[in-house]
Amino acid sequence: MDFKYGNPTPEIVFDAKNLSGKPIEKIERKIMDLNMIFKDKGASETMDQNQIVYEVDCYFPVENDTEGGLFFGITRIKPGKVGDEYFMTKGHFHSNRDRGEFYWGLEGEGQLLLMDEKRRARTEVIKKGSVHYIPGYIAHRVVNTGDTELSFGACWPSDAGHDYASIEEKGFSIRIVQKNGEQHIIKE
Ligand SMILES: O=P(O)(O)OC[C@H]1O[C@](O)(CO)[C@@H](O)[C@@H]1O
Ligand SMILES: [Fe+2]
Repeated sequence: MDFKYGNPTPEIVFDAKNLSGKPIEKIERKIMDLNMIFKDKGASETMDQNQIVYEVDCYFPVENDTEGGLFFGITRIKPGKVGDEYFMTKGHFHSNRDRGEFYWGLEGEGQLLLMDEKRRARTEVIKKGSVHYIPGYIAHRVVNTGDTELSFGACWPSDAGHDYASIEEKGFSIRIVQKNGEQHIIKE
């Protein structure tokens, strides 16, 4: 297997929030990129479209789609809401459906939403020290239910791919909203 950044592994370090080092790629997701995922479209359209909802620091040591390789990332979701719905990641199935993934909580608190292809869903609390195995065939999304930044690590196969389209079309079957200051799970 070709190692994109040569040998030995370049120096990469992570802390509770960041992944740093020369080969790290940074992704930003703003309100304008996420309008389709929130329930209250009217609320998201009136917000600052340049507001950052979450950022991902990624380490891709091999080319995308490499069989047997792994990718590594740290995601930081800002605290905030669109209407009464908490800020969250886009969420996706893997394009290669049988590929799994690990997430682990680093800072802050939220919910990991997991949904199978029959739209059966459940949640796991994600917080500092939590470890989450996401099996293949399971869509995954993280919701920041706290009032501080939520950060989590991820490790996934380099040939997993992201199927965002299925989620953009049909969404998850559950959403996490705030009602009277408390988090509630609502069914679609
Ligand atoms: O890809 P999404 O749904 O925007 O969520 C971000 C997180 O998921 C990943 O895509 C990994 O599956 C990472 O980029 C990051 O950990
Ligand atoms: Fe994933």
